[in-house]
Amino acid sequence: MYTSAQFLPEEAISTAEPSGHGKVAAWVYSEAFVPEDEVLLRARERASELGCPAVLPGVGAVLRVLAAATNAHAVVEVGTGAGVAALWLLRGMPLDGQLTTIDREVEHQRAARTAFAEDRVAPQRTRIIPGRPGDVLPRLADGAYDLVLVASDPLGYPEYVNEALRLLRPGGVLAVDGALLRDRVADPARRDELTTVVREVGRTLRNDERVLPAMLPSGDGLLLAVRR
Ligand SMILES: C[S@@+](CC[C@H](N)C(=O)[O-])C[C@H]1O[C@@H](n2cnc3c(N)ncnc32)[C@H](O)[C@@H]1O
Repeated sequence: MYTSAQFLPEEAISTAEPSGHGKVAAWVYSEAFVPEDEVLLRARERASELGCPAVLPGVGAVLRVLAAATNAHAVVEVGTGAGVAALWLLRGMPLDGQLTTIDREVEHQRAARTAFAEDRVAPQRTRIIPGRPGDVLPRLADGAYDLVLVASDPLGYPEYVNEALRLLRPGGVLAVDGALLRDRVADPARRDELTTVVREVGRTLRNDERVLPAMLPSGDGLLLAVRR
């Protein structure tokens, strides 16, 4: 029997013990607020075996809310991984919606297919595209998508976010996972390339008049932006 808490970062859980900081305890509580079922937990375990980090449960729950709130019939995910985020998205999407998910690792996508089969996801609800997002995204249609999740290699985020803004319909939502990069983005002393690139993505979206942005502290940071 697994629990979501097993997959939360150990340092967060240890500092959240009764005498720990309230904010950390509240974060851990939030992550476990919507528990994951056995299908999600098995997908998460496969992700862990493949060394491919999945969105944390709090982010998964937000993604499901966003998919349902936007009545998302057409969703793009950059970074399939083992299918954890995809399962959350699919559970919020209408049954006649389709998730297009892109990853260069065929082995990860095989694990995602296993997860989708375990969750009895009809084959037509997913379009699983192997390849580099930089090659695949330009082939997708302008303004045709309700929701885009970016959860892949952070150095590619500027390019993927740029493409996502082209793909989204007005009112569509962009979600960028890992936007706080294990707290590095919030630390002005961190100026390494990876941190700078991810911090810059947030700054760019904050200053982009085409979107309304928000940063959620869920998981490793979930940057949201609604396309005007
Ligand atoms: C964080 S995992 C995705 C997790 C998934 N969204 C989830 O939450 O279940 C990142 C994925 O991006 C893929 N990836 C990393 N670099 C990539 C690249 N340059 N092009 C395409 N995919 C890449 C990896 O293969 C991995 O499966």
